[in-house]
Amino acid sequence: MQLPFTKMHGAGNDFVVLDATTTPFDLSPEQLRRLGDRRFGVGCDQILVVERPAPGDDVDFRYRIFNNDGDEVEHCGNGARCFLRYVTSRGLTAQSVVRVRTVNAVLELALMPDGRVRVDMGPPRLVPESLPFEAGSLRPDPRGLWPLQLVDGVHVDAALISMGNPHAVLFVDDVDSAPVTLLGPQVQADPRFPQGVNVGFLQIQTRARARIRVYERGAGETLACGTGTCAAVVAGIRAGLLDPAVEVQARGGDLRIEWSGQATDSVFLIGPATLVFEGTISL
Ligand SMILES: N[C@H](CCC[C@H](N)C(=O)O)C(=O)O
Repeated sequence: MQLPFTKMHGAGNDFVVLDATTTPFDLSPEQLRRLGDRRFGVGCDQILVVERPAPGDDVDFRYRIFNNDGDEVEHCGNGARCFLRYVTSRGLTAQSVVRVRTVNAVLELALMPDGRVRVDMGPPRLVPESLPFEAGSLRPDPRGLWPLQLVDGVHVDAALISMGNPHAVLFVDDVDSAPVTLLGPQVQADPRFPQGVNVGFLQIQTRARARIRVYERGAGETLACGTGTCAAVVAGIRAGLLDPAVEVQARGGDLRIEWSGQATDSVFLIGPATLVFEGTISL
């Protein structure tokens, strides 16, 4: 099969985008893993699929996300920005604001005058069951952090937040020296995350500036993670360490997160979305 695709990235988090608005999407997990393979395929962190909405569904598109391990997931914030850039640049919509349905949310995506994209990510989910996390008798400490005893006797204190997908957030003094590729898999190995977890490492510089690295579920460390950055800023605001608008430096670029601090209010993710190249792959 000859499959046309578009390669994109949002702050270095890279994607293969597939247009399934006219032909139904039917790739197997193995074909998705091939697409995502940086040696034997195109290579990306996630595959994004653009679909028309189901009949009668009051949204403009359906937005599906697959990690490069082939598993379908609930959300991808950097991908949402690229989704809007894609559908507007290819004439699939004439709107500058579109609403898209993911597996568990409706997101509103808006082109900004400066060329960035603003995503209404919906409100954070702040109860551990929403990740899911099986807390059992464990309770958070007074800071709202969960004391996790991991394999190999390693202990971490993490904020547990869902943005529709699961996140564990650790506060660190310096992201560059944080043991991301060691601790990330160790947190992910915790059986109390039955559907896995994305592991974020947040360095707070001022009340309005931070740095982040994320070891993602199903993709490993990426150069940026939109939902992970949202979850981390929510954790920082809830801890009283951040203001409602924060500029966050990820390894692949800069993101802006806005959240009032009210649990029912949406988190907003603002950042770039870049088209890199078009291609065709034989699958
Ligand atoms: N690895 C994530 C999906 C991609 C999220 C990330 N790339 C973003 O920009 O939000 C998960 O399994 O939940």
